[in-house]
Amino acid sequence: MNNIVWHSHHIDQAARAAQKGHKPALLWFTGLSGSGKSTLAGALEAALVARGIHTYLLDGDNVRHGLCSDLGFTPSDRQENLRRIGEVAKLMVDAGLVVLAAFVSPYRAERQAIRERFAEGEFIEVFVDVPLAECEARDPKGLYQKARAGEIKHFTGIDDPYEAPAAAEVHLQNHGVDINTGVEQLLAQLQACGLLPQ
Ligand SMILES: Nc1ncnc2c1ncn2[C@@H]1O[C@H](COP(=O)(O)OS(=O)(=O)O)[C@@H](OP(=O)(O)O)[C@H]1O
Ligand SMILES: Nc1ncnc2c1ncn2[C@@H]1O[C@H](COP(=O)(O)OP(=O)(O)O)[C@@H](O)[C@H]1O
Repeated sequence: MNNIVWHSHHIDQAARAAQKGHKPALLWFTGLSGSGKSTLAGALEAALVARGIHTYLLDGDNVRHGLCSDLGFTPSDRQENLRRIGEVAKLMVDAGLVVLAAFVSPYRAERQAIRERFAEGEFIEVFVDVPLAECEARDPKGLYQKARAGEIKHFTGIDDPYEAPAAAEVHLQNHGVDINTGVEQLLAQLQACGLLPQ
């Protein structure tokens, strides 16, 4: 980038985190449509807010109504979608927040690219692992049915791949269990990595 020089300001991420009284982080929920990313992220956010943590929840469906409303679901559109979200999340983490991001984010390379934008320990990948058949049975928005009928192209799990994380910080089996089980597992992980007091 020519003729553009980074300007370091006096108030930095550490100062903002000190003001908030906790570490910032990005909790990245990835999984098939219908796996429960939004439900889990929303329930965890409520639990964090109740503990005095400053949060923001970025959700796939919502972001695609505004910031990314020009993008579809081809591989290059998904790549751009996730690049933008990664940059927004980076600003929010810089602001001192615990950011929860719930996106299908099906490709390993894009998730890795976002991870690399963050300091060690700041990016926590949460794999919401639910078999495709179960997601398809839930189908709360009727999208799997449309994808099977050929009315939606590039649908993750049907005619577009989902590359499961190999080493996510948190691996949640979100089927056959109450949503609170996942929230408890996440809170325990956040305690273990020093984001929440023991
Ligand atoms: N082709 C295709 N593939 C997957 N998902 C689709 C598609 N078309 C629409 N939808 C709906 O859009 C939501 C996924 O958007 P994301 O921004 O999370 O996708 S991605 O990370 O860029 O892959 C996803 O939301 P969730 O069900 O909440 O995951 C779907 O409701
Ligand atoms: N542990 C669970 N067991 C059964 N159903 C669940 C569970 N978690 C979420 N759901 C349901 O699955 C559906 C999809 O959840 P949602 O959070 O919208 O998923 P995603 O954001 O991954 O698309 C919703 O109807 C939700 O109530």
